[in-house]
Amino acid sequence: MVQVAFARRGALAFVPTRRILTRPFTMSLSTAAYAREREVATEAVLRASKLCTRVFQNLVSASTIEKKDKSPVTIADYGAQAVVNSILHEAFPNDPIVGEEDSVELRGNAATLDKVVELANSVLDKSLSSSAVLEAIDLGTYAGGKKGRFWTLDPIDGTKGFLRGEQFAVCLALIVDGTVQLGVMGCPNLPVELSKPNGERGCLLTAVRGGGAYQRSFASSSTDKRIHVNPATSPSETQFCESVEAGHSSQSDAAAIAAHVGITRPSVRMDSQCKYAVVARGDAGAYLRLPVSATYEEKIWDHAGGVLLIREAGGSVCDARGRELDFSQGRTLKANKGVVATNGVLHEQIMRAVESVVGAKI
Ligand SMILES: Nc1ncnc2c1ncn2[C@@H]1O[C@H](COP(=O)(O)O)[C@@H](OP(=O)(O)O)[C@H]1O
Ligand SMILES: [Mg+2]
Ligand SMILES: [Mg+2]
Ligand SMILES: [Mg+2]
Repeated sequence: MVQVAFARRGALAFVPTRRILTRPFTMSLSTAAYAREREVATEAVLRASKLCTRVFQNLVSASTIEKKDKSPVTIADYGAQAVVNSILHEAFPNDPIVGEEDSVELRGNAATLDKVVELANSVLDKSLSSSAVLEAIDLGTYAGGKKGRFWTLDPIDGTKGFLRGEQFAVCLALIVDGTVQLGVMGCPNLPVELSKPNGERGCLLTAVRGGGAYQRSFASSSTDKRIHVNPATSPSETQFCESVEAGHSSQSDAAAIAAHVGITRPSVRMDSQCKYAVVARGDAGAYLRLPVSATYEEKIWDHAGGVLLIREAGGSVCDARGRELDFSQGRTLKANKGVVATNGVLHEQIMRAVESVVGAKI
């Protein structure tokens, strides 16, 4: 910190006033503030991403079991949660974790548990016992809330996309006193450039509050590149992205909103928080998540990292009523309905259309 502050003071003496407010100064300060967290989270997300890819290649058809809420959960969801929680717990033993999965169903299924243990150990530098894996998974039962610091983890966001061999993401974020400070997302199937679907795949996206948003490819020699939202000033220059699953977001309302603002290109349909990534790096102008059910509460692990990515890439995010997303309400975003994430420039225009299409029903 001393070095950063000194470098900043030194730089200030030589730059014209207009440049004092440019981003690199804030970037180095904030990045330094969460440097260790970022390093550990990156390591955890990359190891969990490797585990997921391994599962898909070898085991996916044989190993899906059904949770009580009927959503598919695979050995990869459990394995990834065990790996990330175990790495986080070793580095930050006092930090609680809000994770999507728990071990309840796994405890009654010895054959599946054996596979999860073997998988977790295949990407860790240590060998966890079955009970240590169950304990690691259950480190994710924290309730969240307004005060203090905690992590939130979605070991596989977009499990349905994962099972289809499409997009999914390992999503980890750090929340301090209700504010998202760090987001790290591993997207093993996401093309590094969306315009080159047959090119290199596997992206790591990182954002630190006040420090910008970055992407690098999974290739070990890759370095972080700063990403920015699309500069489009007219909706017709861009397109929306939305969930593949019509049960997770209203595709008919999104089509009506697109027509309202004059978007003619079809929406990009993609599973998981990869949607936040493609808006943050400028591939789409906005991500719409429009409530289908009156009672569904969005989960904090489905949004925390993605929201920070959008803001740090220069975009704007709110819920479908125009409210700030509130990550201090516990495990869900119970004070919010839906999500609208845009490139910022188009935010007001898109929100006016959202209000006119869904305002009366949410
Ligand atoms: N009725 C509903 N409305 C909105 N989101 C829902 C939903 N039912 C499940 N989800 C969430 O949608 C997430 C996937 O989002 P998307 O459709 O954008 O890929 C799921 O995450 P998991 O796949 O981690 O369970 C799950 O938390
Ligand atoms: Mg799930
Ligand atoms: Mg999810
Ligand atoms: Mg999940």
